[in-house]
Amino acid sequence: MTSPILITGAGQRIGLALAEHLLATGQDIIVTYRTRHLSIDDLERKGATCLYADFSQDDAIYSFINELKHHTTSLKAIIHNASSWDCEANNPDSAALFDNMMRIHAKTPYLINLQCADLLLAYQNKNNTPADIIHLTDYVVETGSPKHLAYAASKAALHNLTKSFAAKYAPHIKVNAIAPSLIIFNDDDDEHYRAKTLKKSLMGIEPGCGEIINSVELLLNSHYITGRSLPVDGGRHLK
Ligand SMILES: NC(=O)C1=CN([C@@H]2O[C@H](COP(=O)(O)OP(=O)(O)OC[C@H]3O[C@@H](n4cnc5c(N)ncnc54)[C@H](OP(=O)(O)O)[C@@H]3O)[C@@H](O)[C@H]2O)C=CC1
Ligand SMILES: Nc1nc2c(c(=O)[nH]1)N=C([C@H](O)[C@@H](O)CO)CN2
Repeated sequence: MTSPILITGAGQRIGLALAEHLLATGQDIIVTYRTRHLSIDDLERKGATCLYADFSQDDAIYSFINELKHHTTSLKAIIHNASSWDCEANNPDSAALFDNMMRIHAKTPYLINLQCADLLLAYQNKNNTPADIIHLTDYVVETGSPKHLAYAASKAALHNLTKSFAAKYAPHIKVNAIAPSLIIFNDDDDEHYRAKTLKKSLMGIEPGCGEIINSVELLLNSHYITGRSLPVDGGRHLK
């Protein structure tokens, strides 16, 4: 196996699209899943290494890291995609929501980046080219969100970690973020919400996962971009 790319939360939607794209290019991948969607069986058939990981407890994060190191001695890249778009309206226990948002969006990438730097450096040393860390953040890092306060704050923490890890790991590892606005709706998004959301950007479309795939490829193919956040938001900042 050449040095794989790790994608967290790849059982569905953007993470799954990234996994399928990278496999199709011949890239070895390791993915994490929490729910065993049928997609995981398909990824395994296509040669992916699929590891169960529920990052809702600190111990589980460390257990995953330990399990990962039994499967590879190097990593070309880590893509932190796993995420929970949870909100205050659905969580009367605000303290638990805040902790959960911070754990999945900031603590999990923080611990994996610290504990797996050796795997990324092994790739760089073997190939004489920098490895990559890519954080999936969110447009709301810049604006906040009155309906997803803890979610937005945790993504802002991940945005800040992008800059810290870029400075800590250069020049052997590049660290960047992708900050999307609407990429794909959820199945339970109603017509009113969809129409309202489409109006929030200049482009006014649901672009689909290909926009994130293109952004990941741009960052993986760069030897110079680091410590930056790639906005993928249809011009929402100008509405
Ligand atoms: N979709 C969009 O339009 C936008 C997406 N983004 C960001 O892009 C990334 C991908 O988005 P999207 O594909 O919609 O993400 P999803 O909401 O589909 O979540 C991705 C995966 O994260 C997993 N996950 C959630 N909580 C945990 C946990 N505690 N431990 C382990 N895995 C967990 C889920 O597992 P399970 O399958 O078990 O639920 C899911 O498969 C995310 O970081 C998101 O915040 C940002 C802006 C817009
Ligand atoms: N983990 C997730 N994060 C986000 C999602 C999602 O489905 N899962 N969706 C959004 C919205 O598309 C938002 O960008 C536009 O309303 C944000 N984050």
